[in-house]
Amino acid sequence: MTDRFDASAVPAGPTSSAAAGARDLHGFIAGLPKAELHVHHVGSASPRIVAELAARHPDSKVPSDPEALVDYFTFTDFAHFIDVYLSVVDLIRTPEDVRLLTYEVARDLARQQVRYAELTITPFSSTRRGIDELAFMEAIEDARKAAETEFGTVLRWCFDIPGEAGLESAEETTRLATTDRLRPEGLVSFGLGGPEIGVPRPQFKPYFDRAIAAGLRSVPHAGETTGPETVWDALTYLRAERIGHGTSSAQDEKLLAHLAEHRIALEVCPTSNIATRAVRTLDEHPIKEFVKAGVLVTINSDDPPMFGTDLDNEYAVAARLLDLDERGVADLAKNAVEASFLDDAGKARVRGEIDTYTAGWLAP
Ligand SMILES: Nc1ncnc2c1ncn2[C@@H]1O[C@H](CCC(=O)c2cccc(C(=O)O)c2)[C@@H](O)[C@H]1O
Ligand SMILES: [Zn+2]
Repeated sequence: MTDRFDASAVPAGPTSSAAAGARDLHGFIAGLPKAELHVHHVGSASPRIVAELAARHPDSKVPSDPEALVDYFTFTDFAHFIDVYLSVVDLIRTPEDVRLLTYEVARDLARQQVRYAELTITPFSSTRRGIDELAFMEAIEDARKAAETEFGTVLRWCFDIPGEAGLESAEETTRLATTDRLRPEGLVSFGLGGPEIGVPRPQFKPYFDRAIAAGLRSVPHAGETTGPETVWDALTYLRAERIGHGTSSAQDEKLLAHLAEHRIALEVCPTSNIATRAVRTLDEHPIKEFVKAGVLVTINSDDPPMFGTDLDNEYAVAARLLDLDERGVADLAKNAVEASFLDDAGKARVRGEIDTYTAGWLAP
């Protein structure tokens, strides 16, 4: 199991005001309106959905018992994580699987008061496995519209290139993202995911150029499993407007100053970094250095059920690491709104909800 911060595990007693405070902060976080900017589609499948799909496809190595998934989702390193991730990708075989997954992910987000989420989807992984491209787009759009009507959660898409699958995957992802007939209405950004070692960022420049020319925003993963030079490459070649993880940026003061000056947000996912062993322990996580350097830090969950976490827990972890009270946590939530690709009216709406909620919570 991952190093999960559970405030309710703090010993409580009549004299333990710290424990009571931690519990209150949990309550505050649970009701806080939030934006989630870095969460993967397949990586958000709940244990119930994964188990249900695994039972439907007995040829898969994924356990069909939700309890057994805890062990299955314990990773020895980043490569092992990607291996397991792809075994879950293999379970998504029909447009109806895609629709159900997307709708259920939205339900889980809504439950955590997520008002707006940019969901990272890897369409190449589905189309190469035989799902019809148009049916795929219709499935995610159908779920997006239902989620907005039924849960009030606004979903937007980031299509990412699974870099290790080569330039064929880059070409296909770019085609799916920029062809008018296919491009879904909810698509706002273009990303790059998977392992970084042996997958240099500069080779993806022509694809990002095409996506940016088509109006998409650039949000590659970088500096998750390699050094700060990968973050520089993402900025220089891929014109990144936000960085997925960017953990190793802490090793380069000039880079931190550059990120701060240009308001390039980091999508920080603390528990993910421990679960994939990108960072050794939560206490060694560089989030504090980012804040100290003035970088715009956003809090995200990445692949929550696979890492035994959710967005609320990530906020609780961040509050502990940064020693934040309610106002500090609300500021983090507002960072995500600022760094999001919502329009100005949408940003003002969610920001207003955060302020109203916080004022109500803190009122005597
Ligand atoms: N923490 C993360 N950091 C980085 N990425 C993460 C993270 N979490 C989830 N991902 C996702 O993993 C995918 C990787 C898929 C991949 O590498 C691959 C390689 C070869 C073939 C195929 C295929 O589909 O046939 C896929 C990425 O596109 C990304 O969306
Ligand atoms: Zn990610």
